[in-house]
Amino acid sequence: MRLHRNLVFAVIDALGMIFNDDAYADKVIEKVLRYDKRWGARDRGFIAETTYDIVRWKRLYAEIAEVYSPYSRQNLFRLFSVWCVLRGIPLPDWKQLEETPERRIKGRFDELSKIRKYRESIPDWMDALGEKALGGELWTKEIAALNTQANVILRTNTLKTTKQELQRLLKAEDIETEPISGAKDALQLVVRKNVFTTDAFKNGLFEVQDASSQLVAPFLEVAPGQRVIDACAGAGGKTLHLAALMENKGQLIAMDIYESKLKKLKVRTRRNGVHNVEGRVIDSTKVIKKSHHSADRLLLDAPCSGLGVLRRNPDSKWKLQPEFISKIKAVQADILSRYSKMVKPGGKMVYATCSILPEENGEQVKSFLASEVGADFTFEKERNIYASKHGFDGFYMALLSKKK
Ligand SMILES: C[S@@+](CC[C@H](N)C(=O)[O-])C[C@H]1O[C@@H](n2cnc3c(N)ncnc32)[C@H](O)[C@@H]1O
Repeated sequence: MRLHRNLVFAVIDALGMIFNDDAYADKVIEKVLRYDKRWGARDRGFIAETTYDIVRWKRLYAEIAEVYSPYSRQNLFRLFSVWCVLRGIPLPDWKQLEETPERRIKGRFDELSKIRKYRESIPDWMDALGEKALGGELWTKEIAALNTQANVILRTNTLKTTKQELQRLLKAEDIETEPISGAKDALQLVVRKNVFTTDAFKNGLFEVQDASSQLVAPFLEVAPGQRVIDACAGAGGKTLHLAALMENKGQLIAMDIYESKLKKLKVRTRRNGVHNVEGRVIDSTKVIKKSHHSADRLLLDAPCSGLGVLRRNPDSKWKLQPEFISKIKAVQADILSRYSKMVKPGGKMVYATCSILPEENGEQVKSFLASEVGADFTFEKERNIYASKHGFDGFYMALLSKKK
């Protein structure tokens, strides 16, 4: 691989913003990719993937290079040179990369790789929490799996096409895909590519959605004609899936505390040919109270630590704080207790997170069932999905039914 100066400089700029200014990696990458209109798909891919890679391995690389936050531009180049050496990429003779101690880098890597928190490049607190929550054996496998690059997975929009037809159309646009066992409507890209520029995407034939996330909507057992509430809908990844399973029939109410997210959902419903979604901003407790005992089905895709999706958001290893987990657990308990009242007798609800921590998952459901409101519900089933076992994002989902 030959390194191009302007692309590497863009990576260094991006790392500075992410590490020193606490900016979000996806937003920063979007910004630096606008630097030069002439960059092609490979150039853009290099910038995005190299930046994400160095973000993912920040702690390990910083320990190897012995550089610490806040990072000077020279030290960001040192992190970059560690990335090159460990990947066997020949170093160009630029002054920023002069005197890179290649043998020392390899030696430090071997030494630090013996210790999990360095090898997996995670903060001390996260390593201790993961081990306590999952036990050493599972945590060791799980954090290794969460450090791999996620595949690009699509969900066929069955309102507009079939999986086979989508596969054929994508092939005609030079995108090879393959089915995934266990996720009915999913297709996985054989080679990573930007799918958002395809006609198939613009025509609403698919959404990008991880295979684990695609298991949540079917878990709710929805049917056409029902009244379904998706109470933490966000930009609606699962709302769109629910609409497809409902065949566009019945009523689907998408709620969130952020209007901006529901606006994004509106754009997506149009592209997907979804007609049965109504957005409602939760701007007071009245919004929930008005819908008490009204829903055949309720999805609580709760806000969480996101520890199951570190592959997609490696910078949350550095942005997430233990205090946030305590706070979000209180929000999850509140959502379960207040929002569950929207389910009608005989109706069902799914509580889901993209976390792998039992305290956000099964333990939340257990304490809800032991509460006064939870006494109206019966536990039906749950799934704990681990990246190390299933190969996709870490997820949790539980199905509860309300007594008649
Ligand atoms: C895991 S995300 C949802 C992802 C979304 N369901 C999807 O499939 O794309 C959780 C969502 O809950 C929202 N949220 C946070 N606190 C909330 C609350 N108290 N009530 C309702 N929604 C909340 C967040 O804004 C966020 O969009």
